[in-house]
Amino acid sequence: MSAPAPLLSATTLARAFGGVVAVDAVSFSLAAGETLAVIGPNGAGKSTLFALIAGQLRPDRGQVRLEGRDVTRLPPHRRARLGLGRTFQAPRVFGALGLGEGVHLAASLCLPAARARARARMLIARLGLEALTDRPVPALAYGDLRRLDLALALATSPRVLLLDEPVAGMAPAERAQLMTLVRAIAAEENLGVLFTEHDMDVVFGHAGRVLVLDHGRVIADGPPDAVRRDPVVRQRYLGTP
Ligand SMILES: Nc1ncnc2c1ncn2[C@@H]1O[C@H](COP(=O)(O)OP(=O)(O)OP(=O)(O)O)[C@@H](O)[C@H]1O
Repeated sequence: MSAPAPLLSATTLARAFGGVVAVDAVSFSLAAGETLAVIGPNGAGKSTLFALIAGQLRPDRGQVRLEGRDVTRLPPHRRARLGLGRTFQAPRVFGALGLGEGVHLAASLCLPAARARARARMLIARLGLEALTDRPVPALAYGDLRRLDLALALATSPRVLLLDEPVAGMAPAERAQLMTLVRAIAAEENLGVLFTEHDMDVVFGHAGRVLVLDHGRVIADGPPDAVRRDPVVRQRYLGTP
């Protein structure tokens, strides 16, 4: 029997903007239960890679597969239905809606009514947002908005979770707490998690694997300790201590 397809795979993905090659022949795969951080200097291509995977951008070349299925030409909502969860930028999407209604609405996009309600209730409790269920989204404090972002990304019961700087702007203790929760939920639900982050404490403290981009190319992909010691990564990105 052949091995199961990875949850998510990118094969020689490339995308240029005019003369700038933002993502250049990037290949990687993500298995169930893995937490992979994508890091690199400003302009390395992280946001472009995420947009290619989520479907906001089409690649010039290469393929994106979800559980073996080619989704390269599918729009974002079709990828979401096939199991790709991502952050929504909650405040802009939900207007004056209450937090609870927002999570329920997101769950209803992909799940039948009874499951959507149960899923929303479970996530609100799991993320410590119960006291804020009726609070309008624009009235939420920053840290609660980041928790809501995560609840929304998880609402559709995804297989792959795509998190673009999930803890940006939070205090260090809050960052560690939220990332610990992400890992716990991912382990419980056997998800694959792909995240970008500029805070190296978060990256090396919480990723099971780290992929480093530089000028659109993968310069390292491996366990955090090996990546941290990699001389090319040190020279181009992390610097020497
Ligand atoms: N829509 C666009 N039009 C033109 N150039 C773009 C566009 N999006 C990205 N680029 C260019 O592509 C390269 C990669 O940008 P990208 O935003 O993907 O990098 P990044 O690693 O996410 O950077 P940061 O860490 O600063 O967010 C950069 O040179 C950027 O200027």
